[in-house]
Amino acid sequence: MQSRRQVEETEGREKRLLKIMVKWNLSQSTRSIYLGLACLSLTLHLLLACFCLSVLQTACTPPASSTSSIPGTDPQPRQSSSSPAASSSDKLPSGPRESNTSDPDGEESLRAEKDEEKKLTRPENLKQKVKGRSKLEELFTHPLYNLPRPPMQQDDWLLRVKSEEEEKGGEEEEEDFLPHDSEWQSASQEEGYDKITWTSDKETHPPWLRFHLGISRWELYDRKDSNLDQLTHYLATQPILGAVQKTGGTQLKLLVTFPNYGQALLKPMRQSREAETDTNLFYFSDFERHNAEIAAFHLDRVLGFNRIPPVVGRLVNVTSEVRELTTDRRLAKTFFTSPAGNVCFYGQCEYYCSTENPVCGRPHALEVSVATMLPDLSLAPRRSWRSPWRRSYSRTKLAQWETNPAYCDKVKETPPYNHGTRLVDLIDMAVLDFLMSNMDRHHYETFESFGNQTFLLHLDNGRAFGRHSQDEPSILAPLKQCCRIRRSTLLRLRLLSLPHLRLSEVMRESLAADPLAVVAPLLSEPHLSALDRRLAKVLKVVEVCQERHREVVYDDLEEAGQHYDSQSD
Ligand SMILES: Nc1ncnc2c1ncn2[C@@H]1O[C@H](COP(=O)(O)OP(=O)(O)OP(=O)(O)O)[C@@H](O)[C@H]1O
Ligand SMILES: [Mn+2]
Repeated sequence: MQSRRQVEETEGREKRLLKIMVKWNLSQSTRSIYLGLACLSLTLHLLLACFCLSVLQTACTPPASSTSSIPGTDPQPRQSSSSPAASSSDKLPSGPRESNTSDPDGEESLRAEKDEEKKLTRPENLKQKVKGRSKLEELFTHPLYNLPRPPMQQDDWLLRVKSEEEEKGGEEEEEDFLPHDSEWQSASQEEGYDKITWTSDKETHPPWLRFHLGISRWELYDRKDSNLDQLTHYLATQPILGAVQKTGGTQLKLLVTFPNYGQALLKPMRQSREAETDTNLFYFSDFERHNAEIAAFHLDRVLGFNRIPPVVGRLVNVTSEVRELTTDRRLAKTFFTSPAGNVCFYGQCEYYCSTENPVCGRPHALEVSVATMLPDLSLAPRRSWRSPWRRSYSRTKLAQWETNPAYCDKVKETPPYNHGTRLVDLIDMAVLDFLMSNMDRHHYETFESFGNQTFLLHLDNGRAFGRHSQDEPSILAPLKQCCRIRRSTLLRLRLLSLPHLRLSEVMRESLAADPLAVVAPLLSEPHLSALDRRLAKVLKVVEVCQERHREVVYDDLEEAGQHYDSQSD
């Protein structure tokens, strides 16, 4: 304001000066001197006016930060407040340019920003960040996640490559042998597919094949195997060459094929991550969630089970990666463009395969979960087991276990639950399901060649993580009714309940590695905190069991030659 008045005053003075000069009608010589002086004064005043105006303008420029606070005008993608990037910029001085009237070049504010940056990158702060990032690593380096396995025998591997001698020896064909090298050379090359050049050398195998060859009697994969990272990267990035509907089950899912003949199971996103399952829906009518499949894989790994085939998130183009290349006519004819201009399809299946429940791209991009396929059933047959704690899948009937508190006594006497680890395996699965609130575990599968001495596959987790505001105690029925738990499981659960590790935190960190985490966190915060709440409930159930019964803990660690303090009993 002050500067504007100055400019006005200057202009006025100039006009007055000119008027006076004309009135006086001075002689020629003195007139030219006065004229010269007037010009000089005019120039000086104009210069002064320009300077004042420029200062005034700078002082009125709004600080850059305030433009980004206008919704919809922020040129940068918004970061969640918990992300390190957002929190570090939050800490930068918020209005450095406000002091610009006394710091016209902004030097002071620049210096302040640099100081702040230095503060943020001080070794102790960096350490904190690294420490925050490494909770998962810290967990996985714990001895409970590195238990020794008994030495592997030949029949502890699901598959193996036949050696040349074995082939020459003319032994009888066994189902669990993969054909010898020569049979892996493809005679003709299908369009788009790679030429196969695999040999018995592991290095030549694609990640999906290495995964198949790594399946053992005790676990689906070795967490420490570097192939795991390669496999998830492979699933997330390989071009899709084929896409058909996968049969089996009740909801829409696709089987896709990659150039080197790897295959994966795709489940589409059908609802937002925030949507909670309608409380009036029965569990068997609930939508499947792609993020539940992804999060279940991470949870199973964090619990140290390694019984879920690796799953990764991905954005697919429903037009170029499904519609245009599918050979499945039943699928192709369900494609349409929605009134909003998005490309949608619904496929053919028992549940939600109708125009009213389409799966839609935006307009082409669709979030999906991509799960590694297990070896073909002709190579590695699986057995499907009905869970003793299966729900009735009827709106009116209750299952036996729901009405008979002594139900487990009967189960414990029935093969295969009367022998070996099958019962504690089932209880491990109940713990996993309770943590992620999965009520849909009607069956489970095992690899036939391992007989009853093997782990349980935790397939189909699409109905998990439906509700975070409620827990479902009935999922824990096997633990509550049998009062039995593996010692290694119990100790790992206790480890994950420690304040400096915390299940929710390691899960947040683990899920942040998924490619879809850049779109939105795979599990919302309420779902993450539900994990901690439910974990405390599991531990409470064990505590109550231990007050009432002896032999609650099944000591698998002693078998493995591990000796822990008796704090677990
Ligand atoms: N990663 C996998 N590799 C090979 N086969 C799989 C894999 N995941 C699932 N399957 C097989 O496909 C079948 C159907 O998959 P899934 O159970 O996920 O479908 P669904 O529609 O959710 O089934 P439901 O309606 O019974 O819950 C499973 O029973 C299983 O045998
Ligand atoms: Mn399912």
